Amino acid sequence: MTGKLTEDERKLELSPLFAQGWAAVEGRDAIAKTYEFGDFVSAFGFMTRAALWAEKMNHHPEWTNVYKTVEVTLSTHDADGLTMKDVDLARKMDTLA
Ligand SMILES: C[C@H](O)[C@H](O)[C@H]1CNC2=NC(N)=NC(=O)C2=N1
Repeated sequence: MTGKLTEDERKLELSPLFAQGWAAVEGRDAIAKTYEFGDFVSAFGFMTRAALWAEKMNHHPEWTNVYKTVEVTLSTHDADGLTMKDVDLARKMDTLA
């Protein structure tokens, strides 16, 4: 299993994600982003594509959907914090959105 991100990795890997709308979650080693789509079908289409990638990557988001909004939180439960798996999934989700 991949380990938690080091301080160097956090600077290198998380900064670009923070510039893309991801943010650190308060009180927890996790990152979160809110995606807004044009309508429900677009939002759910994104979730469908992301779900198939998540399964392929064996790394799964915590997320909620309300109409055209999708709120995503990423953290590695097995490591109790952020790992490269979260970085990889965040990047992938941004390409799919
Ligand atoms: C058994 C299975 O490989 C693990 O439970 C995987 C599945 N998906 C996962 N997803 C996330 N976000 N964190 C994990 O630790 C995790 N572990």
